[in-house]
Amino acid sequence: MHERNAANQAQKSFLHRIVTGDEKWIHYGNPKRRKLWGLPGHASRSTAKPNIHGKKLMSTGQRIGTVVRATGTFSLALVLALVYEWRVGLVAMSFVSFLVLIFYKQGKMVQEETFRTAKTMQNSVKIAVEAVTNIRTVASLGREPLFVKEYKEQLRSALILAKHASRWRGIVFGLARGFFNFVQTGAMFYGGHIIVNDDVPYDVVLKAAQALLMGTSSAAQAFAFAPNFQKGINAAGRIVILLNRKPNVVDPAQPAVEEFRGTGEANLQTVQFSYPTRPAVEVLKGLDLKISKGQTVALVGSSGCGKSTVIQLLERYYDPDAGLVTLDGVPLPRLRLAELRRGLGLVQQEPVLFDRTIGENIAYGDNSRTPAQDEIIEVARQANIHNFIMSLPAGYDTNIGSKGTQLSGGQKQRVAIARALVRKPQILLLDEATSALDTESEKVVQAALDVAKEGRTCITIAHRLSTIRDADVICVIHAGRVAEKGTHQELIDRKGLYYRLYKRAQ
Ligand SMILES: Nc1ncnc2c1ncn2[C@@H]1O[C@H](COP(=O)(O)OP(=O)(O)OP(=O)(O)O)[C@@H](O)[C@H]1O
Repeated sequence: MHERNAANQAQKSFLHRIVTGDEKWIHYGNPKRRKLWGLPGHASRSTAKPNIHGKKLMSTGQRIGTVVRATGTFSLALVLALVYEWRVGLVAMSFVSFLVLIFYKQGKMVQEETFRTAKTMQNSVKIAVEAVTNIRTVASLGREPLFVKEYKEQLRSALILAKHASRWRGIVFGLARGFFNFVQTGAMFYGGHIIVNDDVPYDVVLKAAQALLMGTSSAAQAFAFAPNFQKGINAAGRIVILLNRKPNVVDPAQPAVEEFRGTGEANLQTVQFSYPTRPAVEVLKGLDLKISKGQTVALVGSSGCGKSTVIQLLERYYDPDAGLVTLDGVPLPRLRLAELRRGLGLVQQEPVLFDRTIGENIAYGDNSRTPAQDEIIEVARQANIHNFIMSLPAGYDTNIGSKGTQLSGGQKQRVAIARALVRKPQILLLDEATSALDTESEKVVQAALDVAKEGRTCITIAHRLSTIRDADVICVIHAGRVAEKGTHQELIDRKGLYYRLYKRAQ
């Protein structure tokens, strides 16, 4: 029971650590990047197998008990043997250091084997996860055989490793178990010798030998668990490392504002930033961007210039290396994370919806309260999706399937817009919200966005420049800075970077 509780607790803490505040997980969870592939060693293994770790913890708990009991029995047997006939006891004891050595070697072997096998298994898990999560793309490209082939190759190397390791484990394990018999044979042999030569009563030697017999057989049985015990320790070690990680992005000890409610004003001042996973590449090199309340600001620039990075800094997924990001003049690290993010409504290129009803998906937008049904309907109207929802037999109670597979791209996007609106955000962040849509859906979604933008600040990123023509300010990001800024007409007249981007898109 205690083990079950401990395992349960470990699993909860594990998931908690992953989903809260650590920018590394945020990075890999970025649907735009789809970098599940790139998860570092422990990450995908850990996310894929928290349950296994839990089981290992549980079984480790049971095995610790067995191993402790066996060690106790063996020590007691040694003490009894020493008491009955100290020389017989000493002979048995002389083997103990070998025994320890064998178990140490065995432990190390299991550790290395676990690490190597896990690494290989992790590669195969990565392939499977990528194939399954992107199954539509995989199928449309006809790449199924390639994934199956790669998966098989990874599994084959795992199998070879496992075969090799189990051969060695068998040898060491056999030796370890046989060793208890050597101990006993040695003790009996020497016992016979002292009965004959030193006139030691045979019953004394027999008692000492009997004590050893009982002790060693119980220990031999218990140490059959040793490999699993070692694996359990390794698994627990990895969990402890993860749980002990200190996220960089955390709530301030003393927030500058209690109950922060922004007005929609944001500012990035001489922001320099490199992603922690790529510290050598400076994405923003002193970027200045002032966004006033109610303004629609468009960020444009060539692919990879850092547009989405600006949004990620505003959400405080990361902290800049230098410079300041503020909301209403307050630096983000001085605000509670939940409060600063509550004022931001993010709509991304590929909305992530949950396997719930449409109503629940919209209500998910605000976790600080339970939005009333009227309000859900109201934001669905604004997002131009109400009529569609009402045309479904179960209306707002329709389950949209895993990741919203039962909706078209445009419908999903409009549900995501409704979800963003239910937060009543002061700032709407649109990260290529219409880029993945066909022209027809784009129009409908764009209309929904135009309504959503009313009365609030909006920061929008778009590849299709036609969608941001009407922005109050267009900022061209180039070489890590805002290189040009102005209205569409001003920038066209300037005949600079924007002009060239615009012409290229024509
Ligand atoms: N999590 C990350 N770790 C490391 N590098 C990253 C990460 N996210 C983005 N980058 C890199 O930072 C740079 C800026 O990326 P960003 O996504 O901000 O560009 P973008 O202008 O939005 O690009 P696009 O228009 O193609 O979406 C790129 O070179 C990108 O490869």
